[in-house]
Amino acid sequence: MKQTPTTLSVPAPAKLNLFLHITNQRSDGYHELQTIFQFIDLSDTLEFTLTDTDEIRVTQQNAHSTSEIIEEKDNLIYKAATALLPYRQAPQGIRIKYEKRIPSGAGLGGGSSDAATTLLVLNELWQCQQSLEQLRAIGLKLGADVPVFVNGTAAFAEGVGEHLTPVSPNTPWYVVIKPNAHISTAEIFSHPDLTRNTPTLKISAALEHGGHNDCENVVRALYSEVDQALKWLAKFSPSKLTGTGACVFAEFPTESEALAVAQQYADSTAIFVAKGMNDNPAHRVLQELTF
Ligand SMILES: C[C@](O)(CO)[C@H](O)COP(=O)(O)OP(=O)(O)OC[C@H]1O[C@@H](n2ccc(N)nc2=O)[C@H](O)[C@@H]1O
Ligand SMILES: Nc1ncnc2c1ncn2[C@@H]1O[C@H](COP(=O)(O)OP(=O)(O)OP(=O)(O)O)[C@@H](O)[C@H]1O
Repeated sequence: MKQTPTTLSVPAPAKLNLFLHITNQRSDGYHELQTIFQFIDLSDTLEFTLTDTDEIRVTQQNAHSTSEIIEEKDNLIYKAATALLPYRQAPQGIRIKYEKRIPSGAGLGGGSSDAATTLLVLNELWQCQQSLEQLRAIGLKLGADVPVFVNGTAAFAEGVGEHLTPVSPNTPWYVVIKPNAHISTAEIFSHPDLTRNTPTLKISAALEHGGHNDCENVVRALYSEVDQALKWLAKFSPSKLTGTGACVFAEFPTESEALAVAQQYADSTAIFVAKGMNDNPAHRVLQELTF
């Protein structure tokens, strides 16, 4: 059995929405969805160190490499740590250094995954003794995509993303393009032209036939970069939007086929290849440790 090291380094993977249907708009304005979430092996890394002060400190290690600087108190990592304070049994503070690789505003759920990893790790380090169900509920208040990362398995999701049924879709290789656009989820969900009443699918039909992304028409019309990326990728394999964009993706059976396509894209910094995963690797890292 391994001992818990003083500093713990834990991944926070990105997700794709393999399809996304909007089935209803609730009276509070939020949209009810059906989607399949799958993780991919593009991850941020969060490094946790317990401290003798009472503070929560969050700093980015590679601030130079991302365009967006997030204020410490606006960071979902900080918000997740703060949300666990009422349950903390250990009299220690925490320093969290994070390295971002997942682009923001991209539909890849990077902020949500960072928040989920923070909840999972601090639940152990601070001996909060919250069940996965309690952590999912705490996470949902931080963002609709947090519960699936907390749960840790690919899932068919309903509601605003909180009703989760674990599924095991194929795990192909994906080519993912990040068009030069930063898309706000609120902007897309408030658009008058958004499709809001797609009939609900049964889970078996969702797994067998998948579906499309109901945000795609609006995003394509607003962002020509996304439209162009979808068209380029569709020359090789059916292309889709993830979340509310901006990223688009297509699947390939092998890594070499995916890499061969990615190499043909004019901007090598805006395209990457990633493997689909049905388990959140943060859980695996935590299971290997003794607390
Ligand atoms: C599109 C998805 O990425 C699918 O996985 C998520 O549903 C988005 O969830 P999220 O990033 O956590 O979204 P938030 O940042 O909480 O929402 C931003 C805004 O989008 C709108 N919103 C969001 C999610 C949802 N199911 N219906 C909505 O109408 C709300 O106005 C909300 O204030
Ligand atoms: N740790 C974080 N990482 C990324 N973004 C964060 C973080 N903390 C706060 N944010 C804020 O959240 C916003 C959305 O980030 P995120 O990466 O989750 O969006 P997204 O990729 O569009 O995900 P989604 O699919 O959930 O909409 C960012 O623009 C940023 O201002």
